[in-house]
Amino acid sequence: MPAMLTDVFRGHPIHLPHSHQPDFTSLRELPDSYKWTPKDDLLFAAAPSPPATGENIPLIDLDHPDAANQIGHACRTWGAFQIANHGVPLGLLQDIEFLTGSLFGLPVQRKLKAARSETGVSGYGVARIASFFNKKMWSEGFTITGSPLNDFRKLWPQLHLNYCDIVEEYEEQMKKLASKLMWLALKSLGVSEEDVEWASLNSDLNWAQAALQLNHYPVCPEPDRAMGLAAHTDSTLLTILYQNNTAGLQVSRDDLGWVTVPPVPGSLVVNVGDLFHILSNGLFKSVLHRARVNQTRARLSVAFLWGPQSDIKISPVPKLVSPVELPLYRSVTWTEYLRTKATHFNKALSMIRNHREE
Ligand SMILES: C=C1C[C@]23C[C@H]1CC[C@H]2[C@@]12CCC[C@@](C)(C(=O)O1)[C@H]2[C@@H]3C(=O)O
Ligand SMILES: O=C(O)CCC(=O)C(=O)O
Ligand SMILES: [Fe+2]
Repeated sequence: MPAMLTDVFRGHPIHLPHSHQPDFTSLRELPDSYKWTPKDDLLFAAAPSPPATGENIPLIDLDHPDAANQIGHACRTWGAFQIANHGVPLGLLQDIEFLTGSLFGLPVQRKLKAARSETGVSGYGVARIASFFNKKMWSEGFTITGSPLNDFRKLWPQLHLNYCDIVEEYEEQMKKLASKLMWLALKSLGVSEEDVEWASLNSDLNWAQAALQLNHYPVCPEPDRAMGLAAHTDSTLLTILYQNNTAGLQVSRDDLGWVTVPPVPGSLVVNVGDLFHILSNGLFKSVLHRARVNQTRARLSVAFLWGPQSDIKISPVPKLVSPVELPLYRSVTWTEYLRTKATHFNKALSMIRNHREE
């Protein structure tokens, strides 16, 4: 039995004060522990947003004959794009948004019955990366790995089976979409299925696994001083993100700073994660992103964090490595990478980088 996502943090417990989560709705003023300054996050003020140029991540129509090249280009320049005509039924997007809203709308005491344990991955709580910052983030999350049945039973004693069906259907659709997107991107680099055998399209996707992260960013009394989710890259191959009709997601580009990704109803945002950056030998950028909050509308998002089975070694595709140079990265499994990230956060990538001998 390969190690599963559920077990990755067993040796990396974090002590996050879930039970001190405020009842956001009752706060009229932003407590000091939520006031971020550039000292708390070097990236906090890194940018004019929105940028003067109006440039943004592309919206790509998956039915367009040139979609593969457009995706490849977006992965190289931004590490992110939005997609339309993705084939995921609109009703299912509405269902998962409703489920997410209903979960975070439960009384705090009920949500805490499904609190994430210190060594676990699944359950209710603040984002794992919170342990790297002095200030608190203005958000709450719920992570699902494997079956949500046990947690959902505690949250919704009556309706849990319906909600489990929605999650299962959503993950099924996301799995298919994610591998389709990965192959469109790889094919734009001239990489074919023989080059990455473990990810072959015929192998019924059993080589993949995923986590689903539900996020809630409540209305905030002082949004300019608060941070919804601090800047990070995802430790995935790809992340597919659904956001409700409220802006907040920002992606960073070295030359433009923070750019707000506008919600486009019915579309999905795709992020390149660190593992895809490694696989592409650095050609695809894993996008630095964060979530801001606002004073008038609660924001919901659903991230499908997708990667390989835990025992698969990920290394740069040989075809993309110059014959006279080392691959940019050593090989790692997803589990190894998540553990490196749990200890070293944004330095994880540089820790597995091969340095050229000079
Ligand atoms: C499979 C994953 C990917 C995780 C860890 C684990 C389960 C939860 C994911 C997130 C979701 C929220 C942002 C993030 C940065 C976090 O704190 O938890 C993600 C992290 C990562 O991409 O590194
Ligand atoms: O809420 C968002 O838009 C971003 C969420 C995110 O980055 C994550 O869950 O990894
Ligand atoms: Fe993310």
